[in-house]
Amino acid sequence: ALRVAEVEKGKTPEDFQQVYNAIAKKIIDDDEYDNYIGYGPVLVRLSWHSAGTFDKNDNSGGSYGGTYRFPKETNDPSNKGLQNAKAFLEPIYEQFPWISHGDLYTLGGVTALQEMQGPKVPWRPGRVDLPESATPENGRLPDAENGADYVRNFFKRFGFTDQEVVALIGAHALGKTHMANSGYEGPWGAATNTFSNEFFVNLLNEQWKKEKTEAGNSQYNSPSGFMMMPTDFALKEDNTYLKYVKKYAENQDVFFEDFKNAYKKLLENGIEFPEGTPTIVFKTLDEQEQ
Ligand code: HEM
Ligand SMILES: O=C1CCNc2c1cnc1ccccc21
Repeated sequence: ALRVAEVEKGKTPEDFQQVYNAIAKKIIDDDEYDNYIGYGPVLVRLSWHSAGTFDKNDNSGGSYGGTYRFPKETNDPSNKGLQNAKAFLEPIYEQFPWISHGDLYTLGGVTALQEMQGPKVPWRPGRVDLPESATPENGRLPDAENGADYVRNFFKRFGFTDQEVVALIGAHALGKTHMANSGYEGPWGAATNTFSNEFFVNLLNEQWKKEKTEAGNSQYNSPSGFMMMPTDFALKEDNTYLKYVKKYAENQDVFFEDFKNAYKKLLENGIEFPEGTPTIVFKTLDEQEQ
């Protein structure tokens, strides 16, 4: 079904900047989360998972209807750990009850990314809450125990190119894996709450050893404490993906530009934004007086 954006009644870009600021300030206040990594990475992951159910073949799923708020989707095993991001956003929703859940989940990711020194991602409002009946079935999100062919095929459902896929997975510069959530663990050490091209630099420069986790998954570990999941590692095993991995490891500006475009496409996939829908480039807290 077609998803047409309808901006929340009477709301202006300034209203959405106020939501951005509330989320950004809460990220600063709740800095102890996940051993002081903070909520930034898990908010980015929530925005991706809210959009990652999209299927271009029937235009189902995706960020528009905000169906992550319903138990069936919240409890999808692929979404384990995202309850923390959901709980983080609940008081924001109470403060701004006029916002749709689809707009809230995507805005949470854009705010987190920009406050972690990532690129400015132009964002458009107007996602409209759909009823529980519109919640997609579980199992639409990717499984990390796979190689390059799986990754390429998986992202066909979104209409993404190889370049867009590599750029998007570069979000794994942020945060970490947690054994209780996904059966992977690490990386250890340095808090990864600043957006950069380090995922690609690590992938190319570290020495990797394939090991089994206690959950029976495979992961690649490096002596300096980094890790890669099989779908991460696949990006250097596939010649086409490897071309982009090298490009992004060599030039962070090019990575930021490509990530911004691919992330915007992910968050807006399947939505028709009518003429006159505002495109908002949010100011970071640093860029505002406060
Ligand atoms: C092949 C595609 C992908 C797979 C299989 C995958 C899988 C995973 C898994 C298993 C985790 C660990 C979750 C946990 O244990 O807490 C994770 C974390 C994460 N993913 Fe992905 N992911 C993929 C693509 C993406 C994309 C496209 C984005 C965003 C644009 C993204 C953003 C993140 C972030 C920010 C984290 C860290 C979360 C945290 O620190 O709590 N991932 N991913
Ligand atoms: O190399 C890194 C940097 C820190 N975070 C991650 C890396 C590699 N793979 C990941 C996979 C999921 C979440 C975080 C990471």
